[in-house]
Amino acid sequence: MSANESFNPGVVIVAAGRGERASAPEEGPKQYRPIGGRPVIAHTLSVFAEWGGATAGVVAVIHPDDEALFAAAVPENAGIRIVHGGTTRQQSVLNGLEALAERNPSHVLIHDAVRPFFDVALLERVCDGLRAGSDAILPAIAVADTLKKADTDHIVTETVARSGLFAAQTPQAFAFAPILAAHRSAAASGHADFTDDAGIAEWAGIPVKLVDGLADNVKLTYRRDIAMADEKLTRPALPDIRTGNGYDVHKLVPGDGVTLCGVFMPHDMALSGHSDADVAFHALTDALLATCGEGDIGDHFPPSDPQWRGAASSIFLKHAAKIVHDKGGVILNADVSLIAEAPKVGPHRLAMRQNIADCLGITLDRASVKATTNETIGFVGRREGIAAIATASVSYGKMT
Ligand SMILES: Nc1ccn([C@@H]2O[C@H](COP(=O)(O)OP(=O)(O)OP(=O)(O)O)[C@@H](O)[C@H]2O)c(=O)n1
Ligand SMILES: C[C@](O)(CO)[C@H](O)COP(=O)(O)O
Repeated sequence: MSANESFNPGVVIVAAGRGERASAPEEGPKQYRPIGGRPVIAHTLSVFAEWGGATAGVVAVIHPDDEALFAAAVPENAGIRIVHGGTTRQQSVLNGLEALAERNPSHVLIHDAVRPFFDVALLERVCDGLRAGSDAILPAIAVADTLKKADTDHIVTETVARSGLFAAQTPQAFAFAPILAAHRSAAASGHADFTDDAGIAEWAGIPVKLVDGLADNVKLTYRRDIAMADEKLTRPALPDIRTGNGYDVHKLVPGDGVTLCGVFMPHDMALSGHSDADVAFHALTDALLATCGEGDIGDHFPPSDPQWRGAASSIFLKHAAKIVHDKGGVILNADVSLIAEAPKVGPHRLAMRQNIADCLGITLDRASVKATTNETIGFVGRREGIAAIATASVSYGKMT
């Protein structure tokens, strides 16, 4: 495409098939069967409507028997041109291209009505390929299964190397004049068995460039595909609630007090280590980071960095909360267990909970602090250190 040529794409949606492989003829052609409460084709057209990039218009190619079905499926028909299809997909596409030609498009996107699970990003991706100068763009997915060839008795004759093999999807996108010419030549020369338009482009010598397809962009071919599509759209989305935990220990050394959950408590010892050595806030920082796979406190605030020496650990906790919020998380609650022989936590517990609530932006009833001794056993019991265990729960909306 030259710099001064304007990009004026049209869309052809082929919907004239009979869906023989989807069986259940009494349920009607698959493109009009409901998934998630709406006909398949209504989903497909709504993605193009959301995109709004078909400046040369949209042509829907339908079967002559389906006019009432189409009108019922797309009652708000926003300027979609309807033409009748042929007995093969190839013929239906050609009919659509001939109809679109009147709108003088620079390019065309050709899409199966029965692929409702694509998105605007895919449409933009194929258009970017056209704008970059390709005359034919094919969205495709690298084949992931091991491929076998078998004879008519279903005896495997060969394992086919899958490297370099891709499954073709739609929308396939083309410079308009070359694909129309290729389609016309294929029809005129009796080549009527192309199953996609990229195949016709290849046959006509037009280089076809691949772009990434979408794993979800499946063609609804069989009855089970339609059932699965319906299930996917109707099942309630699960809430995405995640729990993280954290654990920290710091050593007790001679001193005049310890800071736990941001509260300084006079004591005959002090905690040593990273920052102000507030084990509780360190453990809780790790718990929050764990809910979104963001590593641990040391990844964000390396102990070797001198700027953190003696720093208030509320800095780390607030930073973890910001990471969670930036990722769309809503902190549901935070819970800290302190394991220490002394000092007594009880008198400071409310202030500690309030500090947690303030750092995380949650209400006091969602911030909990508990304490226990270690019954004089182990390193905590020998007053060599203080440990903390923390748990945080965060809602990240709905599972996708
Ligand atoms: N004569 C045809 C055949 C197919 N298509 C359209 O091409 C797309 C992909 O085809 P396919 O899944 O094969 O649909 P059907 O031909 O309807 O299915 P089957 O082959 O099982 O009969 C569908 O949106 C279908 O409606 C078309 O417009 N005209
Ligand atoms: C165009 C297509 O959807 C690309 O995968 C496919 O080739 C249509 O083939 P069908 O078997 O005729 O449905």
